[in-house]
Amino acid sequence: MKVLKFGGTSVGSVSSIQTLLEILKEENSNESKPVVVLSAMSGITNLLISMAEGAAQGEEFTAQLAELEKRHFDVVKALLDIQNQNPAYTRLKIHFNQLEELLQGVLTLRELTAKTRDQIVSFGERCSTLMISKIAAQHFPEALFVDASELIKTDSSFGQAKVNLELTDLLVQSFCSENSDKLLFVTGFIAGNDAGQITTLGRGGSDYTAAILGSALNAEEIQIWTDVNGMMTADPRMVKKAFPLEELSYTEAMELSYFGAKVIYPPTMIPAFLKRIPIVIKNTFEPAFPGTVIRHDCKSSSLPIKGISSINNISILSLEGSGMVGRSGFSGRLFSLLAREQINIILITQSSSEHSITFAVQPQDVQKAKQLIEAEFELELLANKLEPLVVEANQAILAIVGENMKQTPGVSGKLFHALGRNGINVRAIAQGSSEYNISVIISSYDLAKALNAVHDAFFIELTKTLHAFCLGTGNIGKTLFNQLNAHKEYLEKNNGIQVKIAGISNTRKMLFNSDGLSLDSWEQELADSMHGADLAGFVEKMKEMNLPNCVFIDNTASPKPISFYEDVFKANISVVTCNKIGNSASFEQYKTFRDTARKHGVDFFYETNVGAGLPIIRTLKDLMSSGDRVKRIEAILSGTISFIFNYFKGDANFYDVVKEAQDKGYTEPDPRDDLSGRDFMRKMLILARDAGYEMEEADVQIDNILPQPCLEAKTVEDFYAALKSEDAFFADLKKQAEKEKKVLRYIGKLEDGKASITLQMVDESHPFYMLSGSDNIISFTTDRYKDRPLVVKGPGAGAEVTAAGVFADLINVGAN
Ligand SMILES: NC(=O)c1ccc[n+]([C@@H]2O[C@H](COP(=O)([O-])OP(=O)(O)OC[C@H]3O[C@@H](n4cnc5c(N)ncnc54)[C@H](O)[C@@H]3O)[C@@H](O)[C@H]2O)c1
Ligand SMILES: N[C@@H](CCO)C(=O)O
Ligand code: NA
Repeated sequence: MKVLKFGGTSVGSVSSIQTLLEILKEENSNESKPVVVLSAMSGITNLLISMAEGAAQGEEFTAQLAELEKRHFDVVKALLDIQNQNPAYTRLKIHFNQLEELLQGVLTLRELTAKTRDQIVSFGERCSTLMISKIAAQHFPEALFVDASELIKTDSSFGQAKVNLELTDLLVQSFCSENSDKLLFVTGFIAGNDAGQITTLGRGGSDYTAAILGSALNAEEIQIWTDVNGMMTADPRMVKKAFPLEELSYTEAMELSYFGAKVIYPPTMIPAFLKRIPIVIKNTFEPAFPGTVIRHDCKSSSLPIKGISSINNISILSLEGSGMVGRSGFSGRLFSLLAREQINIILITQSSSEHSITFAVQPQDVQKAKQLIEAEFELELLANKLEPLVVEANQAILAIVGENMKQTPGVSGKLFHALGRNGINVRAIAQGSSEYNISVIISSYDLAKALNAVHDAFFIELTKTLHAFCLGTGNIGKTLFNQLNAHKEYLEKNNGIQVKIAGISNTRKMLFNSDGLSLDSWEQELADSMHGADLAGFVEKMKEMNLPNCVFIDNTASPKPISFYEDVFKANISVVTCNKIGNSASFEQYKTFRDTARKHGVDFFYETNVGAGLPIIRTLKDLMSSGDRVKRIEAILSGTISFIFNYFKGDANFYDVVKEAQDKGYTEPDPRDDLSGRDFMRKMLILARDAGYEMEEADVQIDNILPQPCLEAKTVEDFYAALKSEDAFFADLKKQAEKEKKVLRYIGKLEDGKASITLQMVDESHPFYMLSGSDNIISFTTDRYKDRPLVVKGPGAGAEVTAAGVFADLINVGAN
């Protein structure tokens, strides 16, 4: 047989009671009759307590009592046939009258004893169970109402009575065998002492009733019907991706419930655990969902953890000093002192030097604990053998739970990597020696971020979420959003990565959304945003949002964001950028970026700084980190100038070709940056630095390809005008090259720590002769690639290839 327990929400409304009846139709048969345990209707227990406590303060309770009556009578009216209604009203009314008398007594005496309180709250279960047994009798004539105070016997600790299990087992067994043909509806939560007075079972009471009955009757299963789909992998209010677990061992269920996951109160599991009776958690509001089974023999699972539990807002107390070193009995004194005063210790850690003990308690216990400790250890404190007690509020515990971690190395590594990478400081650590759980204490402020980061790290079959904050919505920024939009399904399916754009800014507006901005309508939403652009405010808000797996993307051509990079790294946020200004400013800054990123365990990716999406930075990094040495680099790295020389042929005039390069999106926002050689210089400088040379801008020798008036132009407009009027200059260059059957090439070179960019005319024997479009080419001659260089070639400018490079960098951040 089975025990079916229905919680408050499952008996709380007409429709949930109808579902309950449907469930019973499935479970009830002549061969096997379940025992049904019921809670009070949702909200009724609290209402009873508030009436009782109010009455003790002299407050009237008539209105609340009327509300309580109405909740029950409404159900009777809706679910009982008309001829059965009156007898039910009468039986319920008798209860309400008794309740009123009791409350009246409390009001008169202005006194609420624990005994009276238990009696008052018992009306919740007694009324709901009586009412539902009457409703059920219309479908199951063998339905019988059972008052558990006759069967479950306890001592007289009202409010939290201790069950006499031997006697209870006997009473339950004999009652049930006498009534084996009946469908029993038993009041949850309540019990009775030997004087026949009502007691209650404390927290999680109705679950406990179900476990006691299940154990006494050797039930094949205990079903707990509630309003969620089972035990979840994490608190779903904080982790949107949390999902219900199929199966758990008792130990795992207890560990998970200990900190949070309040689906079931752990001690209620003990009777079921001792008899190895499976507990199934089911959802009354989705009865077809399989729910969670808690059982002895779980199927083997490949997951190292089952879930993450957490408890927010606790305080930690630390005691430190030489007074406790090697002193047996010190912690005994400390903890028995706290236990005597009923202060619950949530977690304890002790340093191996025995120099300090840290433990966690509920905030309401802090003052009392502090006073007790200061009194108990007064002498040690006076003698400076103990430092004054340190109290830290606003802390949280996060614990990963699972029996598999016992056999799996790397579980704690994964936990701490996820926390560390997200900049979450771990204040203290505890691992049960059973290896079923690893608990960490962190700041409450970081709890949601930590839960999500750790959930992403362990449940890898789900997608990992990256939160991107993007500066710049121009050529590259816009193209990146289009690519992300077009590719999002593939990315989730094949890379397990979901990118949420949590913030966008251009020079006019900014916009934020921790759930991710729409990639279809971001442009309109940004234009409509109330927030004017403010770079410092953008970075501040990004930090404040404190989201896990965060990436800052700089798709501007502005020097302004650069000054924030260091700050961003310090907030444990990775940076991806196509903006070259940061890496090509002072060497000191170049170095600071790398040191800071490394120190904070985050990434700094800038593949598109050189050759757009072509794998140049990555290739150089691989060469360097595998111990190769760069002897020489020769390269064409201006996509714009490459395009110009590839099309500046025959009748073409220079001005038109430059305009076309700009129209095609190859140039910098200001094309003078390309034509002046400045953009190329930046790339050479970045390459030289990545190749290990401590170089500054002035160390790169540049051949100027522009005549003086073009260089002096004050605006882009003037610049184009100057290009037009200098047409003869460029036509001459072209003519000369064509006469010699050569092509113009703007070539960068790094050799022996010297960097230069020169304008050359090369013939067809030169490896850089054959290029087209915006092609870049780079050849690395190294210790290992010395006879023939390593060459990378392809389109080196343009929005699509650049955005694709930024995209790839972003995904690489996600992969770490
Ligand atoms: N075009 C290419 O082929 C290519 C290749 C590699 C790298 N890049 C780099 O890409 C970057 C962007 O180029 P683009 O063509 O998209 O430029 P763009 O002018 O089209 O867009 C720049 C964007 O940055 C925004 N912006 C500028 N300053 C800002 C600030 N302080 N705060 C917030 N937003 C700001 C602007 O509002 C604009 O939305 C440049 O650094 C460029 O060097 C371009
Ligand atoms: N303006 C740049 C874009 C690529 O960095 C170029 O022409 O090469
Ligand atoms: Na590149």
